[in-house]
Amino acid sequence: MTVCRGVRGAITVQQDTRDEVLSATRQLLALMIRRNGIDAADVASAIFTVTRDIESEFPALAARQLGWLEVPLLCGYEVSVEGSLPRCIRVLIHWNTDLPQADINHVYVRDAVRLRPDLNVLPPVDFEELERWISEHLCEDQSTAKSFPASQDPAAPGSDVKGASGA
Ligand SMILES: O=C(O)C(=O)C[C@]1(C(=O)O)C=C[C@@H](O)C=C1
Repeated sequence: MTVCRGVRGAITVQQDTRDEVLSATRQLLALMIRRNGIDAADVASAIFTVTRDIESEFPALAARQLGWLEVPLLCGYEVSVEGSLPRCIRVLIHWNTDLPQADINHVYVRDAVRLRPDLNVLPPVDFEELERWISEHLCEDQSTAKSFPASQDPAAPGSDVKGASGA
């Protein structure tokens, strides 16, 4: 019977840069997709959180870059508990599947492995091969280029928005 299951993932970045946030989120999603055999058509929605020290980009953009153009996506802030792991991107994917909850593979990588050591059963990853898979699955659609319209892009020529966060 097909039901909606949650698939969790988390990854950290060394610095809050747009490239790092997008690249780390693409890696995290690619690992989750491949470990579980997730097809975008079966994804009901995905929720991302970032710790408050991440503000350079919406991780949802990385999902669109991988072709999740019709999946409803949402980003928000993680609860700022004192002493918790910094620069962390978390995701919860709602996936329609026949698999029982016990067979879902959650993915915690880099420093995020310490968040749920009980769920950390990821086999060794060949990151060069993973990056090749990601490049083969990159979507060239316009909606993946920017996380906000050009008219609100502070970097766009002629923009009257100064220092906007893009939110
Ligand atoms: O799984 C994680 O990412 C955690 O940090 C663990 C945990 C939890 O206590 O279960 C804590 C905070 C997150 O919002 C989600 C789950």
